[in-house]
Amino acid sequence: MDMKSTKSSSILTDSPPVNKSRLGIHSSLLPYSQASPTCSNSILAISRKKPGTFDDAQSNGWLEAMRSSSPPRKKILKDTDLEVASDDGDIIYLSWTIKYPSALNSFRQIMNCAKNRKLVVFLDYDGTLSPIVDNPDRAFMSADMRSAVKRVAKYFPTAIISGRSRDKVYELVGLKELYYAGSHGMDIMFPAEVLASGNRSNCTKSTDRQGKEVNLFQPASEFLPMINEVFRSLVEVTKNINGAKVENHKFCLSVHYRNVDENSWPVVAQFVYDILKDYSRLRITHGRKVLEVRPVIDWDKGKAVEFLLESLGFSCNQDVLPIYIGDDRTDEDAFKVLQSGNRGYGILVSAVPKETNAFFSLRDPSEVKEFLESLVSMKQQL
Ligand SMILES: O=P(O)(O)OC[C@H]1O[C@H](O[C@H]2O[C@H](CO)[C@@H](O)[C@H](O)[C@H]2O)[C@H](O)[C@@H](O)[C@@H]1O
Repeated sequence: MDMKSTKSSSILTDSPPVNKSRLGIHSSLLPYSQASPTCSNSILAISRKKPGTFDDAQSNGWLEAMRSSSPPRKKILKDTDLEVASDDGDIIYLSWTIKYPSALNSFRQIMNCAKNRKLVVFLDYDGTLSPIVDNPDRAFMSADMRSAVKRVAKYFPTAIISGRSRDKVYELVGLKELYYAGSHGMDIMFPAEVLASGNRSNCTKSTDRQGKEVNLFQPASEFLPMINEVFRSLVEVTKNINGAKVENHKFCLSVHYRNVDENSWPVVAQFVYDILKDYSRLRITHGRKVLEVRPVIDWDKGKAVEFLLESLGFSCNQDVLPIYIGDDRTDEDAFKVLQSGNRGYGILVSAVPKETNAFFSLRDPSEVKEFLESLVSMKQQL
């Protein structure tokens, strides 16, 4: 595989923002309001017309996206141009929940919709099961959260879909009763016996840590050498930037700038830009104070949700209610899948108002835990 390409490439983006009316959704799935959210799935254009100059990263909107990622409590709201102080922020948050009601307050409604349907639960990891912390290696979930997830998995098929490598997220979650998809869904493992559709010729057989036979779906495996090469380059160029950290998540990479002085963010952006301009088959997406380097393939967390539903035998819309809980821009792909097929509920975890394709909201991981516990209690009462 030709790892580098200096050919002028078209602009590389994720799927375009959507402006999809909620009115098309089956009424049984609608929350109280029927607003029309737009998706701010952020996407970076990677131009390669000229060698890197300091302006490249800036002109492609990287810096703006970096500054707006994971906003602090006090923030400028784009739509209103208002600076929001804490109290005002609470009011604005509450009005936002009219459009995206709390999944806790809407629990009964969700359960009504779940009647006679098989609930399938999808969970993101960082910011959803674990709080966001400065050091990605210390993003642990609480023992209570682990036990809530374990109990959920006892009653409902449950999968974790993370931007981290599958091994890393498994280590952090540590529950063998779940299905795991790492690298933003580009690395899916599930037991051999549950391959329902029988048409997954693109899966390979492997064994898990317990020695059980499993299926592996890794649609970006040809990118491994390229990802490793770029990882080494990124580690090298960022080594003198205080606070910068590069993670190798097997089929994707993360360049963290949370702990980098904001004045040096342009430097981080430019270094990443300069390396990536030689790799037309890689693209950048924005996470929470992180630049994510990913292969240009038609695969994301939304596709991973569809893949798992089908592979586990749950693709029949009427009988199944998938719920996806996530906090990040990459989770929007999963929300879109559930929204566009009238299939289920996306729940955005956010303490600040955001544009989203989710139906419901939860404020933070502690509310996620409460929601998961409610699912279990509801099941136990049946
Ligand atoms: O899909 P996810 O499971 O949500 O993974 C997305 C990224 O999560 C991690 O970074 C984020 O959480 C860190 C720990 O709280 C935080 O320090 C960082 O700023 C966040 O971006 C992970 O380290 C990344 O590799 C994932 O891409």
